[in-house]
Amino acid sequence: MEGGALALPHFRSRVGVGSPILLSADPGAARRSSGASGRSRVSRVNPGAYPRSAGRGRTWKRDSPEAPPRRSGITRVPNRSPEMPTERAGRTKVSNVNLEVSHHRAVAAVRLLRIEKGKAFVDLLNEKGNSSGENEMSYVERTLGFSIRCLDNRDIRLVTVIVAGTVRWKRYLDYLIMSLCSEVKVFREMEPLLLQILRIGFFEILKLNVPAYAAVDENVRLAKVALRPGAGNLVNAILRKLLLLKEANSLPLPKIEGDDRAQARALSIIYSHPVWMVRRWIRFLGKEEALKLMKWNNSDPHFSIRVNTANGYTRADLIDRLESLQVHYEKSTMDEFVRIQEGMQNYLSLFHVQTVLQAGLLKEGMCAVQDESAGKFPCLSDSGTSHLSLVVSVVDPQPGETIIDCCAAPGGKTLFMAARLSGQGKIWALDINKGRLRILMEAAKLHNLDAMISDIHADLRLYAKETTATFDKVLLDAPCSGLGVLSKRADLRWNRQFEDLEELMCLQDELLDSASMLVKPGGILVYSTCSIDPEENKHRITAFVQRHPDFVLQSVHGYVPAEFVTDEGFYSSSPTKHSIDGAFAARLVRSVL
Ligand SMILES: C[S@@+](CC[C@H](N)C(=O)[O-])C[C@H]1O[C@@H](n2cnc3c(N)ncnc32)[C@H](O)[C@@H]1O
Repeated sequence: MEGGALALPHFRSRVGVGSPILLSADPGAARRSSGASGRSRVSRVNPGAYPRSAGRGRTWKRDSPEAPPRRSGITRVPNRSPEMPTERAGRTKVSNVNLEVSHHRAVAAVRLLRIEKGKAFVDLLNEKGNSSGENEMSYVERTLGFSIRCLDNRDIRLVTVIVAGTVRWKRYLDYLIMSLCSEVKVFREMEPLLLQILRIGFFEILKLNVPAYAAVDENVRLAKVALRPGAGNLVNAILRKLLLLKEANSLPLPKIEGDDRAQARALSIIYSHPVWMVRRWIRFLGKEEALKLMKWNNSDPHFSIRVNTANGYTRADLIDRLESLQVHYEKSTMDEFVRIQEGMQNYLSLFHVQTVLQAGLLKEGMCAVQDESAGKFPCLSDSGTSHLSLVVSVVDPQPGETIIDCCAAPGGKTLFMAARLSGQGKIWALDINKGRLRILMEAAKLHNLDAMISDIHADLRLYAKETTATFDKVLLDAPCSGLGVLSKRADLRWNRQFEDLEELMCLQDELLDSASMLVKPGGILVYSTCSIDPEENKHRITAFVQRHPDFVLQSVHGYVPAEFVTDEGFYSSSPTKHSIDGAFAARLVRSVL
């Protein structure tokens, strides 16, 4: 439908588009409430009580005559186990302390501890002063038994860089730590907090090239203050061993030899991925591509920012703001996007998308964080037609159309599609997760697109059975393994099990069947994922077309540049080939009969 007036959805039975099937429980609520309750009263740090420079620059041996005097001003809550910081510890009053530890490392160590227990995300502390950040700080203080000064923006970015990198490289770091312990038992029985401190030290030395004295001294000090002097001595001994091995270029790494399984196991350590992923990728992609993919997953992610043209901003406006914030950026080939590389270029220079968040550019509605694989790709085709594009372009929203986004939250694609409608047409954003839908609608308001979007809180499978509505276009951006976005989601590789794939594929089939019921005769169904796994992608479509002979696959040729079109006519972006997130989309047409 090109440029026509708003076409109302066609109704099939009693329940209409605007009638959400309300769910009794918010599926996000349990996870959100699993954080620390933050009830303890934590006193402020007394920054003057111990000079921050004292003892800097070297690590002393216990009882050495040169060692600085023990810091009598440091008060620790006795007998606190870092594993019991919630309810009981929550009521403990933490003493007034003065401390000499590096605050961002202390916070990073506790965040890592929580991530390991499944109670935190890598990027939890994403904005200074927000409530999740405040909860986190009170958790840190209760866990460590001392206060932490308010982290500044740079500290917050350092926490994220250290946490994301340490999580990503966990298997590799643990292999080295274990190899450098006097016995395997020492590693196996290591206290969780001590292990996190060692991981941070190893990551800083091996991957961030933090000066040796800082990495050793600061982590030793943290172990001594947060645990006990003996823990600091162990950290000192192991980190110094590591420095010697690094200098001699003789880190103990496994040899890639033996049968497929043994080789995959060695690669899984060297590239820090689960063995099942390594084996699967070698099978589907071949060894060379699999290695490239793992290197990509371990690299600092690029974040793309899309300027919000619906609010009247141009890319030049966005670039002006980024320059004033001294954020390094790269112009994307897609004219609404700029790219920011996350991470540390060197020890002193941090690039981070959080600078953009903290400056409020998203809140102002100036831009959105969105990967180009989800976006639109304006360039000229051979025939001179403009606007070939990616996932949203596979949908190809046209003014006046009715579109339902079946798994819409948090709304990246919904907003982008709405912006494409030029004020004519309507998008229904459906999702099972109420909290994420709320975020979507807030973003729609911010982007001045709320008049074009209505939300539906429902399980798609129930909604499709009960509604009468059908739409010109139906987008199913299905829940998936996320195997195409591992560089951005540092912890995802460890949270996904092989068995999850089986479960996800069943859900994807069910959701596809439901979404297909919402397509008007002659309408379009687009199925997309941010996975690179063929079983979640083309295999799902092949099975779907067999179950639904009234749907025919239409090539995405003409909607996206040729380099993204597979032989079968699917859209497929690959991190290693195209340097953007891995994503997939198929376009299906429903017959008119
Ligand atoms: C890949 S995310 C969607 C991302 C979104 N399209 C975007 O661009 O921001 C998948 C979404 O599917 C939703 N979901 C999962 N199962 C669902 C179901 N049975 N019905 C509706 N939504 C569901 C999840 O809550 C999640 O928000």
